[in-house]
Amino acid sequence: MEDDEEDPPLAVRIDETTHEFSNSHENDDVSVGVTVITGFLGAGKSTLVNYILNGKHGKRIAVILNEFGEEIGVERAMINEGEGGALVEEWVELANGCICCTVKHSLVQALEQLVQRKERLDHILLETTGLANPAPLASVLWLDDQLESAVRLDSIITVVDAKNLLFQIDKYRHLSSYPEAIHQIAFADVVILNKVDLVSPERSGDSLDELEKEIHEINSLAHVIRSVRCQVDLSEVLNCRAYDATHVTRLEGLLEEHQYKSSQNLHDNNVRTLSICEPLAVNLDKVRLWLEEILWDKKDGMDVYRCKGVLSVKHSDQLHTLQAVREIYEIVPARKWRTEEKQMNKIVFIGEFKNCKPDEGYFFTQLENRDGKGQPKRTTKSGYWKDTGKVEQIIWNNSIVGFKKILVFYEGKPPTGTRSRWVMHEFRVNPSYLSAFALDITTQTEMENNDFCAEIKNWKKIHG
Ligand SMILES: Nc1nc2c(ncn2[C@@H]2O[C@H](COP(=O)(O)OP(=O)(O)OP(=O)(O)O)[C@@H](O)[C@H]2O)c(=O)[nH]1
Repeated sequence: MEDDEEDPPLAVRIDETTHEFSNSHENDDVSVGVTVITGFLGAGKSTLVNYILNGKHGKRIAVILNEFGEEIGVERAMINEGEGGALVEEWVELANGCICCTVKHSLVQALEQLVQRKERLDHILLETTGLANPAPLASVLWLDDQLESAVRLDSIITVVDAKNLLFQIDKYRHLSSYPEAIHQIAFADVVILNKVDLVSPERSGDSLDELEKEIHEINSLAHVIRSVRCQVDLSEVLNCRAYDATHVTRLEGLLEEHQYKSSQNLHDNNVRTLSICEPLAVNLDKVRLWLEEILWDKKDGMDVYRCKGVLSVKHSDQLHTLQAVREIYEIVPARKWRTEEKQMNKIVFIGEFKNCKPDEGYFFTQLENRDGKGQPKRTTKSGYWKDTGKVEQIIWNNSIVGFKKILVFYEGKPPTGTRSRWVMHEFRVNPSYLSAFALDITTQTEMENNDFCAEIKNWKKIHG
């Protein structure tokens, strides 16, 4: 928190009869949802907490401020007492150490105690420090046996500062390790693109679109919400059920949207999203082996942070959902496939894929030959190729396998060259798709999916 004025107010009246949003699962679920709020220093995490506490939601919400660091052993918890009640401060005792590593179990116990002490606690917000990597929290809160009945991880919300995001992202390119700002986006279920009032008004449309694109390059599954002072629709940030394998509709919606948000740029060595979208049913045991090689053994330099998917499983009429955070994964039958539905496997991975870089180049210029923005330079001795700005998607088998651009040749030096009559169609493989194939080529004997493998081979003949 920046100063005391930013602290949540000590007395908040909540009108129990006012429900601006509702969730159909609330009645049949006794566990208390935990929303982890992350974001870089000063992005607006406390502003969001304040906004939620003051919202008309009729919920009793506990806030845990996680000032974790080596020297901190206690957590400050604030509980909004509900109708007519005050906001009560409590201390949640944690052993010394960083929550990411040594005090995980203390956190679990502290949360359980909190839930048991307070009857009818509806939700918990866990605000982390700006330097925290949410991965260990996600793993511990999601599938901890002790927690199963008491609390559940609802979602990870990352607040980013629209003014500084590009600077923070640009810094990490070409590095082999990433700042926490990148991890926070990679693990987010919802990204609040905050402080949009500070982006220059003349260019705000373009710039904000560009920022959203950058966020989706890292994590195309994240739902991005633009905001000023974190004033967002509360139904988009509370009760998201992002880790609930049985909450299929939301997951399917995300995967559907993802098809149209595939990463188009392939930066060196970065955190990004890869997807697989294939129609033929898979053998569940073999998918498990394949996943374990990727998630546990980090096969071929793949380091998966987060994974979501739906599977069409052989000899089963059930749509299966897949969720993974780091090495923990879960595949469950969620519901029956509907007769009118096309059965598909859709899996999205977010993480680092170091060895999945396609061998890609352009006419007259190597991919390494980039300009300041990471785009390939298309200059030649006598002039340069300039793209006309229109990018067409190349769709094959329901997936975006590539992109087509029209380039025009200009004689002379940019930007004052003279337009010639030469035109070139530039075809690029979608790196996300290519890498997905790279993942599957390694497992083609495992997947027992002959047509799919044949397609990979055909595809390789064309592009390999
Ligand atoms: N202009 C502008 N300022 C904002 C916005 N949101 C938050 N702020 C201000 O940004 C500053 C930081 O906000 P906080 O909510 O304290 O950020 P934080 O992420 O909790 O900060 P740390 O706890 O230090 O990491 C405060 O002065 C806020 O008033 C916004 O949308 N626009």
